[in-house]
Amino acid sequence: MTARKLAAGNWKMNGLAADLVEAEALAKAFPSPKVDVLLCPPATLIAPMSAKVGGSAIAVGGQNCHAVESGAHTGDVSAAMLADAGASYVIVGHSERRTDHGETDASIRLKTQAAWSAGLVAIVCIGETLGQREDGETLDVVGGQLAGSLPDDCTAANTVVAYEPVWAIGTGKVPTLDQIAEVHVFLRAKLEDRFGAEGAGIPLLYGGSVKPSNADEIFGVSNVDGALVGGASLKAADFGGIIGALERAE
Ligand SMILES: O=C[C@H](O)COP(=O)(O)O
Repeated sequence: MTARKLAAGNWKMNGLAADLVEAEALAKAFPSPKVDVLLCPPATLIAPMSAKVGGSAIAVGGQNCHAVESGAHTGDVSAAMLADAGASYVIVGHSERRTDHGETDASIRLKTQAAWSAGLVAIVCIGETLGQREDGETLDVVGGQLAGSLPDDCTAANTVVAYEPVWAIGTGKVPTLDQIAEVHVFLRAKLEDRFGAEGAGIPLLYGGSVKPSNADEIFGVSNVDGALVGGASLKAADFGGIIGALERAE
């Protein structure tokens, strides 16, 4: 099975209603993209963004969900609520949430299952810190995160894995192509070992300072099936450049 290609934008804690023009512009620029395209705005914009891009090829996703469907969890949002607002994906276990909110592999595994229960595709994030890379622990760290964060029922349809070196996020620093290749080959082998043919089809995204100017070379790396993009997904012109690069890599 070959993994489908996905360009995913994570707006993080950025975006007001006025910024939905960027999503509209993207939908107009890519009426029928050759790859899957996703925008994950803050929770407040999921419903209005879904309304704006409804009927287009742009999917909308959340940036996090709670592990249970409803209840006394003030300030949290469930996967069912995201789906109800128009989301079809949710990012889980982003390093910013692992750091800011103490999320663990175990809690991310539960969130992934919650996402599936609501009919959402889970984008599970993993990645090493700079210290871990410098200590030669990268493969041990991402292998452990992958094993611990993914439930047993992963399929090519319900799961995406995003490799995001923490030190490359928002810094302008990008691993070498060889470093990206080493991790992606390793992750693909782990996915195939555990999930067989389904593991071969789970999209493996790279994330960390992806821009239109470096997207072509990153998408040329074996086993890179797309990108999880932060800053460069906020403007349609920038994200469009990245989508175009992924289309060329098809
Ligand atoms: O979720 C996206 C990543 O954290 C990458 O962010 P960035 O593209 O701003 O480096």
